[in-house]
Amino acid sequence: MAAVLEATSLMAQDPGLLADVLRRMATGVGPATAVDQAVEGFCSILEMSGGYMAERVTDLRDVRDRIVAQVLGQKPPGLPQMTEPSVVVAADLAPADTATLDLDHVVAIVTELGGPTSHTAIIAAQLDLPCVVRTAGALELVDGDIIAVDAAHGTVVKDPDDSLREAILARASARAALKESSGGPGKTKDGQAVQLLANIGKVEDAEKAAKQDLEGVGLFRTEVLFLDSKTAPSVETQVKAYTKVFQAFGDRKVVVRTLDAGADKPLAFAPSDEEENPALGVRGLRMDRRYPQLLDDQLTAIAQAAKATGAKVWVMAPMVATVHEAQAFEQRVKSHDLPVGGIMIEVPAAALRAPHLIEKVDFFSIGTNDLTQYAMATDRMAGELAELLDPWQPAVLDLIAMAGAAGKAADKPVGVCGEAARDPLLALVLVGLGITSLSMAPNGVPAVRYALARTTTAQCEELAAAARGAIDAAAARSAVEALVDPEILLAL
Ligand SMILES: C=C(OP(=O)(O)O)C(=O)O
Ligand SMILES: [Mg+2]
Repeated sequence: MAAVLEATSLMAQDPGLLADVLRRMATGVGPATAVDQAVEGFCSILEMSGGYMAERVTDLRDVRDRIVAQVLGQKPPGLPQMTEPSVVVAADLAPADTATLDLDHVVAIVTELGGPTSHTAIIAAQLDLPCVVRTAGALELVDGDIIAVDAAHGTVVKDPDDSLREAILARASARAALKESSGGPGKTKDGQAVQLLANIGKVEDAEKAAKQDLEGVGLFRTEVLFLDSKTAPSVETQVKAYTKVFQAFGDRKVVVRTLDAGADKPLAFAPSDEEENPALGVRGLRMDRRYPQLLDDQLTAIAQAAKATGAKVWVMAPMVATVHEAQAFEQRVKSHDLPVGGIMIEVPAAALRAPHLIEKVDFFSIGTNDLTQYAMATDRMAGELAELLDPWQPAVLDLIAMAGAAGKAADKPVGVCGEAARDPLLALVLVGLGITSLSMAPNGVPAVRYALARTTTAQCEELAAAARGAIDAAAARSAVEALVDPEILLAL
């Protein structure tokens, strides 16, 4: 850590950079703009050099942000030290900031930007931290303000009165009671099994999730382990991390997703070019075109850890769009002696061609976060378009139905591992669309289990038909609310 910070501070003192800034200021450009322009000039040169040099661009931009903050008399970026229970309020948080939060003091997160499927929200759910994104006026809050953060309803209230405080505490204890009242494997009222699984990122998440009443891991986001790594993790480093995760889950299934780098999850060791539309660029499995060694090393490490622990390991690739990609990935998985290979369905093309793709792989796992962003042509970070970026959108449900039907016809499992799985009402719809497992932040499991236990498979199918028959996301949800067992609504 010290070495990284030292290298960063040397960048800030670079004489070439200083000379460039001074030259620009001499032409009348203001100091903050001069720093920004000079740093961007250096970044382009580094990016053209590629490899290690290109990886320094992120650090250099961090230096820029710090200098610009100083010049403008603003607070430097990054999270301040905390000494008492605090709510972190920010414009938005970088994944690395969220992943390194001081959990002894942070009790909730509020951001002005971002969306419900942005990584801030996902990692917060993973850490079991209440999080409300897209809060207008959040940045007007100041240190010392008392706020009530209600993540279930997405509200933030300054100076909550006694009745609101009591209502929040009462709901928290009602949910805790619900948690205690349900347990065991997920199943519908008529006994159809629906596996309830955890989404995990870091080893600590895995160890925490493994202690809970759930059936394994449906999504191990391996890139979260390496968000801070400047260089590609060695096979040895990876084996150590995977071994800990597999050991924690014993004989329960663990679905490992290969690195999903790029777009909203940049990794310094797998840089992409400056792309106009990174979400549509080289990300996920597409990185394999550029850095094939990364996937081979990762599969080697997963196979070694699986062998050492005897764990039930399934492997899947993110961002698959074509039959050819699915087939090539499956062959790579099998060539490493890993017995079960699958793909994520998060690109609409893959859902549309699901019957062809399922022939090549052992299972599907639907990533509703990306599937929604691509189906609705709405950036998952764009909170302003929240009503479009909603997995209840009937168009998204139609795509899920295609993947579910293809799995059913081929008698292969189809899970959902996007945030949609954590919404108890939507979970029922998903089961009605043929989904066989639901993977989510572990704290979501009890409510989903409770909803499933009160609904038959036939009812789930009826709910799915009603949702698909609606004209938009809000109507789909209302249609389901009108049909579902009212007890479920009380527990939400
Ligand atoms: C589960 C998904 O993957 P991620 O959120 O990590 O992109 C998804 O896209 O739904
Ligand atoms: Mg995704």
